[in-house]
Amino acid sequence: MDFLPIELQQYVEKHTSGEPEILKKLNRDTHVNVLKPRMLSGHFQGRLLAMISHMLRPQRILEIGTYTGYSAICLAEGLADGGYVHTIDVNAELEMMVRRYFAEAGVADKIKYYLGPALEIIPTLPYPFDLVFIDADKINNASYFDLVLDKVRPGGFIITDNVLWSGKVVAAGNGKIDKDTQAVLNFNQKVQQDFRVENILLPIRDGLLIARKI
Ligand SMILES: C[S@@+](CC[C@H](N)C(=O)[O-])C[C@H]1O[C@@H](n2cnc3c(N)ncnc32)[C@H](O)[C@@H]1O
Repeated sequence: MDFLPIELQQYVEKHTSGEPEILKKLNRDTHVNVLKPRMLSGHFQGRLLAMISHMLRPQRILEIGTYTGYSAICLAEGLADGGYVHTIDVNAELEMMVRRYFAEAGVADKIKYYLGPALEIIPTLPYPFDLVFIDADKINNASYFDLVLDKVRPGGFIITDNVLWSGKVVAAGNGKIDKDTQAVLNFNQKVQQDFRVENILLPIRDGLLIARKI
């Protein structure tokens, strides 16, 4: 679903820094060779994640949902010296591709990549986190949020992707609500009511919910 008219979207992208060559290659490779390429953050959202990372200069980032590694590479761009992105994915089939692209992008030594269910891996990771990017199975968004909030430093950020769920969050009243849509609705409501964070929902791509820990 496009949230902006196509001409405006094209104008926005024309006035956003270009996609680095290695990410163009990874984007193409994912679209040709990997199932569900729409899951990849892509040029515009990728530049936003890189920009946020540059603004924060984080020491420690947690990403839940590596997929082919696109957003992890973007997030690594703004790391402080000696900083790391810790990224988790349950899909071991993509491991070789992901590691190859981390190496080609020159960020292999800044990214720690874990394979397995995020709910099991997160409790084993070092913290505090300056920034967390939640972008995995939507049904677990609330569990991830609860699990990481205590591990985010005060003033740190949790960004959650796909919170507009292709517009289904507002179309949901028109019929039967599927379980993923219900999970996204519950999650958005939960964050909105959580006094431990300030939050803003950005209507970018499929929706990014940014929460700042107070
Ligand atoms: C939307 S994709 C991530 C896209 C990536 N962040 C990007 O922007 O390029 C979601 C990923 O979450 C992973 N995933 C799903 N359930 C998971 C779980 N329980 N633990 C860890 N990863 C999971 C999937 O295997 C998939 O690769």
